[in-house]
Amino acid sequence: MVRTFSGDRDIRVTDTSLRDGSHHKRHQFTVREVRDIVSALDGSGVPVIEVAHGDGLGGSSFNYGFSGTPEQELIIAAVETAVHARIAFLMLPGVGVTDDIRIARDNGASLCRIATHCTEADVAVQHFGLARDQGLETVGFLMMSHSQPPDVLARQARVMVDAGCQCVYVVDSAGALVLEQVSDRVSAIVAEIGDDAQVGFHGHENLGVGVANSIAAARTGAVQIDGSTRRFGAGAGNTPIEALVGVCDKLGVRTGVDFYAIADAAEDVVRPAMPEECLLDRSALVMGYAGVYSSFLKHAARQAERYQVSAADLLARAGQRRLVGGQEDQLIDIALELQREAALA
Ligand SMILES: CC[C@H](O)CC(=O)C(=O)O
Ligand SMILES: [Mn+2]
Repeated sequence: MVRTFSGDRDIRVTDTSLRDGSHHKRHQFTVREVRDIVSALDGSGVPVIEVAHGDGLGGSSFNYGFSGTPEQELIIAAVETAVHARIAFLMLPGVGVTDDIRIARDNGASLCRIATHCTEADVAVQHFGLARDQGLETVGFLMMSHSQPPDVLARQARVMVDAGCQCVYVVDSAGALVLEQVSDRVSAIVAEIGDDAQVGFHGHENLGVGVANSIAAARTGAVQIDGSTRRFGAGAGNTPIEALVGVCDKLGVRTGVDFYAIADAAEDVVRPAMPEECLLDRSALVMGYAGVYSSFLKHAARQAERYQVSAADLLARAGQRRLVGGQEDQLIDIALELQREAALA
């Protein structure tokens, strides 16, 4: 059963190429690229487009990587370009601060997506309140949702909703969830929050099931679904919007996005802005299998090269340590550990 979103759509698709794709592009989007991509997505009927540093507002830093262009300039360009689509931004409390939300709103963004680790929803309470006071629509991201069972996620969802969150997302940051593991989590949250808020799903392609997982989510009540055109996102990338739209068309799930237009946008506009295709290679697979944050991929590749160790081994160990976002520096520790082990072998 698919719950109806509005008159002409069953699900609302959010394209996150210009935010999650920022990880893949090492945060080097230009104003020109943002304008071109927003124009193409908007023209295809994508209703929401997320723009920010990959790690959200305030992410430009030594730890996460400096932005080539300040993200608020990118948000302004996106808002100026979009005719129909609404511009969203992501923020992680502690990486960004409440003033970043106010500035993004003043720059014309209308959707505030606040992300926390999936056991830490309470750190976002003041941010949801502020965003609602500012007239922003709110979304809550429960990141690394594979790491907790459905009942824990449902309780965390309740914390977000009580704080003013209007849609709680199951966020498969590691691309580690498979089919029923998605629907069980979505169902538990739907059961907990009922009509108090919507439920969404954000997938990654590390095990190649982003589209199937998104359909599983929609069938159990998720009405907001994320993806990235051409999979332009962290790790093996996000659920490809163009494929999702094609599959939804065949299933009779209305997205409001034109299949041929988004297929053209993927090939002609988004691909040229990508440094390379997002690959389902060994490192990406290990992230999905071992449950590692997709945004760790580029950091792991850099440390693997620096310390001459295998990126896949490094990521597998990051999974064993159950690292969460913000612990990127521990990849150096693991690389040194692998280097010591190699020297002793
Ligand atoms: C660092 C924020 C992160 O990339 C948010 C996200 O898209 C995810 O957890 O998948
Ligand atoms: Mn993501």
